[in-house]
Amino acid sequence: MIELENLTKRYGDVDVVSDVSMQIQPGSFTVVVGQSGSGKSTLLRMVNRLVEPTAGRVLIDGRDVASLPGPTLRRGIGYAIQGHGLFPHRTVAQNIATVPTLLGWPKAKIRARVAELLEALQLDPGQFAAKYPDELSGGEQQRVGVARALAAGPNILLMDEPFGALDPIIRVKAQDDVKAIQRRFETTILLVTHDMEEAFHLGDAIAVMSGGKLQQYGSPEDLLLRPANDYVSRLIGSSDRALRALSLKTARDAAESGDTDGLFPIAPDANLRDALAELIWRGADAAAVSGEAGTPPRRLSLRRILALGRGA
Ligand SMILES: Nc1ncnc2c1ncn2[C@@H]1O[C@H](COP(=O)(O)OP(=O)(O)OP(=O)(O)O)[C@@H](O)[C@H]1O
Repeated sequence: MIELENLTKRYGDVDVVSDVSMQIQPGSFTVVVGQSGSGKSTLLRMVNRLVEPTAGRVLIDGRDVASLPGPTLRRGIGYAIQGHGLFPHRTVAQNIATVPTLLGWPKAKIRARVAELLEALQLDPGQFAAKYPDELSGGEQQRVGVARALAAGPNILLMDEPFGALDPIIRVKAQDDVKAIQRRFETTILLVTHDMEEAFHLGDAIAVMSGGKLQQYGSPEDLLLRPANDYVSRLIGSSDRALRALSLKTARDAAESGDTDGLFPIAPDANLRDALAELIWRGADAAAVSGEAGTPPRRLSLRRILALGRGA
C-alpha cells in the first residue's frame, strides 16, 4: 500500500500541493485528475522522490520513502512519462533492459523479460527488439516506454500523462493495453491525467486535484453519484455531457441533404459519438449516410455533430 500523509510542496510562498492525504490500495489503478497546474505531477513525483516534500511523508508498505536513497527507491518503482523518454541510440531491447542491466540480471533472464514485455504490449519481439526508437510510430514508442518502466517487475508504476501525445484511437488502445498489463502483473498504478474520460476509463479510484488540494478521492461511481463539491460535479459534467448526448443520437437523426460524392459511408444506426470518432480517425469532415429504400444518401458533417454536441 502507498500512503500519502499530509503531503505538502511549497514553491516560494505557494503550496502547489497542499496537505494531501490518501491511501492507495495494492494492485489498484488510481488516477489523479485535475487541470493544468493543479499539482498532479508534483504529487506523483513526491512518491519516487524526484520532488522532496516540504511537509508530510510517503509510506510504501509502511516504510517512509525518505529512509531510502532516491536512486535505490527509483530502481524499484516504474516511471513512465509523456513522450516516452527513450534513449535514441539504444535499440528497443536495450531500452527495455535499462533497469534490469543496472540491477545486474543475467543476460538470459533479461532477454526473456524483454520478449515477455514486448509480447504483452503486442509488439512482435522478432520485429521490434532490434529497432531504434526513431524507427517506431508514436504509439509504438509509447508502448516501449511502458515496457521499460515495467522491466524490473516493479510493484508500483507511476505514469505522468503517458498517453498525452497519442491520437484518440491509438490512445484508447494504449489505455486498454496498460489496463490489461496491470491486471496481469498486479501492478499498483498511479497515473496522472487532465482527461476525465481517461480517468473514468482506467481508474478503480480517482483523486481529483484543484489548486494543490485533494477535492475528492473515491471510486468513479462515488464521483458521479456523490460529487464532494461543485468543482467535482462541474469537472465531471463538463467532460461528459456532450459526448453522452451524442451517443444517444444516430447518424440518421442528424444527416442533412447535400452533396455526398466521394464521402465514406456511415451506417444510419451509428451513434454520433462513434460517427465523430470515425471522422476524426479518417481525417474527414463529412460522411455519407445511406437513405431509406429508394432515397438518396444524406450528408453528415463534422460541423453538424459539433453543433449538436454543443447544444447538449
Ligand atoms: N520546480 C518548480 N519551481 C516552482 N514552481 C513549480 C515547480 N514545479 C512546479 N511548479 C508549479 O507548481 C504548480 C503545479 O505544477 P504541476 O506540474 O504539479 O501541475 P500539474 O497539475 O501536473 O500540471 P500539468 O498538467 O500542466 O503538468 C504549477 O503552477 C507549476 O508552475
